[in-house]
Amino acid sequence: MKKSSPLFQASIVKRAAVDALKKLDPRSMMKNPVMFVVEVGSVLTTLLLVIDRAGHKPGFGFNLQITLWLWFTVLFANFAEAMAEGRGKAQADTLRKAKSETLARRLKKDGSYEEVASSALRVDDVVEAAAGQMIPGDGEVIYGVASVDESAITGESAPVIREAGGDRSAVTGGTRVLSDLIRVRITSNPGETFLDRMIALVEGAERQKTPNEIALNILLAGLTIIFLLAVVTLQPFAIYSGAPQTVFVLVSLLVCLIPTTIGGLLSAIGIAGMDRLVQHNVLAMSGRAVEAAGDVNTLLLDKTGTITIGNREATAFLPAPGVSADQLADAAQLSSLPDETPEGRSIVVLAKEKFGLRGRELSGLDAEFIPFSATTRMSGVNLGDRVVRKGAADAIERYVNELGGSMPREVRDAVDEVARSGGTPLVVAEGNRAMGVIHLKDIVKGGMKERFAELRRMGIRTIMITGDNPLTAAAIAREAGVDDFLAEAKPKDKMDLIKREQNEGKLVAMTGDGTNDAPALAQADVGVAMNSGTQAAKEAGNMVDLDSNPTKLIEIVAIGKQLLMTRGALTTFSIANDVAKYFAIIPAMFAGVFPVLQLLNIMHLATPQSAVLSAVIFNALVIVALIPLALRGVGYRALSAEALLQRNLLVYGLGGMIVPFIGIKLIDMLIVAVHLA
Ligand SMILES: Nc1ncnc2c1ncn2[C@@H]1O[C@H](COP(=O)(O)OP(=O)(O)OP(=O)(O)O)[C@@H](O)[C@H]1O
Ligand SMILES: [K+]
Ligand SMILES: [Mg+2]
Repeated sequence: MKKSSPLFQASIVKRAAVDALKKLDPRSMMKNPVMFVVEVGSVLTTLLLVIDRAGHKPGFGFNLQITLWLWFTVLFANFAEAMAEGRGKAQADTLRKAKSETLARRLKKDGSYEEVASSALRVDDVVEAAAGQMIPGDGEVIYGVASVDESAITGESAPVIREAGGDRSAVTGGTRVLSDLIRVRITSNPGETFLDRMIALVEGAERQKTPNEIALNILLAGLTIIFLLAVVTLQPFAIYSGAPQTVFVLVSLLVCLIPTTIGGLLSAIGIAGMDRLVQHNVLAMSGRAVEAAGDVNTLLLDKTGTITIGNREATAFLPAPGVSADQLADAAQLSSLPDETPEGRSIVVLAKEKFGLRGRELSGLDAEFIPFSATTRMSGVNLGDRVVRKGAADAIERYVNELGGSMPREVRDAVDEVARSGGTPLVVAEGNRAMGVIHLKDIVKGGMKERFAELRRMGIRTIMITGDNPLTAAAIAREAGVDDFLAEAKPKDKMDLIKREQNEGKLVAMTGDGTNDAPALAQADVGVAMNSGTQAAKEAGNMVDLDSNPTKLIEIVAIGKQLLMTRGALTTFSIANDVAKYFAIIPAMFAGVFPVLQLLNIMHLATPQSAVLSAVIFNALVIVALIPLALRGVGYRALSAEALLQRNLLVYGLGGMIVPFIGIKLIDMLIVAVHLA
């Protein structure tokens, strides 16, 4: 996806202009009550114009101009929405190209492979993809490691690693294997793939109004009804006072008073917010999530892979008293042979490099593999009379105790030493005997401290949650600069923490990639799954980060805040700038009969007609003038919500009052200069 492109690209503008006309269809206009009223007004004045023309009534020139500008008002609003949609449509076109049909090598029951079309693949099929080949569908790597080019989806040309077993197992159809060979279990049927969903999302086909938008729409519709009643009841009064008004003037007054500025831009603001996320390679499944991001109080992050690089590698074996380094390495390696996690593989590698232990083939033997789970926090094998486990220190200690053994003090000391250095200690046990400790080393990613400081300035508290022990957690938390941490957390603990925060009325965001993160991602108000993560995580969250960058949440929060601020600012501006139009139109309507109203005519507009026309023109042009602001969003700074609100009220409230006086006066002068009215 392109990172940034000019706001008004010629091709997008052209398409938007056509779409603006298509959107005149009353069925689609009806979704926007304010602009629908303007359209009805335009139709009404158009009909009257035709009738008046036939009857050779006077004032045709003025009425024609009013009618045209009313139509422009509707078209400008439609254009704003179409512009906001335009970028997404262009992106959808690009994505469709990545969706081309490819051949897949599908595993048959007898263990051989057959070539089938990618569209024939179904959930749970297993396919093989080698270097140079396209991955034919979405899935999870079940065997192998490969570097993959995902640029078709992310626009990022740097290859990424996808591997079986760990939290980087998800692959997307339409991306290309660059090296090695992987086997992939397909996880989505044709038509329901990530690419399909992404196309629907960027096109806006799935966009639904958020509860906030619906509430604002109701408010705007309410205001519209009030002004409609006010204008309708004005006429009897006007007739009574001897100054009956034409329908053209009455419709002009109505359109100027109802909140057309925000009514015309509201939907564009929402779409543009989603689009800004896409520009940052984040797909939001709902607009509601984007809004929630703007108000987040608490951010939960996973330690491994999120705050740290996540490539935990075994760097040392620390044997228990009476155990030789060789014996420990042998047990550690045996327990890790079938363990496809990065941790497991690195243990096998270390045993081989340091102790020359060659990997043994377990497949022919009667070996039972106990895979790692985030709940047990251990893994291992049962091979004949050898029962080997490795895992988190507290988990192994409990396990050994249950079998009647105990954890030597020296092993506990080694665990603490590894943990205090920020490493992850894994304890190895054979039978009920603790054999020693494996030191897994992980590195805190660069720039983390600064990112967390920025979140703090935004008023967001960061909490690191990890399955690791408290000492490791504390060391990493200190190094990374998070506000708080929760250690030895099982998947349910993550979810409980989120619920606790939510019960205090806080909005919680969480980023994660593992299957063990899925429940918490689903519970969070904003759940950002890493694209590289497991399928379960991606389905549970309400956003996916294509770059798999956990600190992306800073941008997501900024975009959410910007969306809320833009909507608030333009609503304020819209209502404030309608006020000024009273001062243009009311004196123009009644100054003849109530000279005292001349006092209101502080703009000294040339004639009653030019006053009405200037107000209508200004009302239409202000929509166009604000399209860039609606699409780009108001300037964002990491300030507290209160400071931002005050600043916005001042700028957009006061600005909204003053700008129309100047604008209408200028238009009036121009109209007089070119003798339009
Ligand atoms: N392959 C493995 N075999 C045995 N034990 C493991 C394995 N991988 C991790 N562990 C142990 O289980 C603990 C919990 O792992 P889990 O993946 O739940 O959390 P984590 O990766 O440490 O932290 P985070 O939640 O931040 O990713 C780890 O800290 C480690 O002690
Ligand atoms: K208006
Ligand atoms: Mg993990």
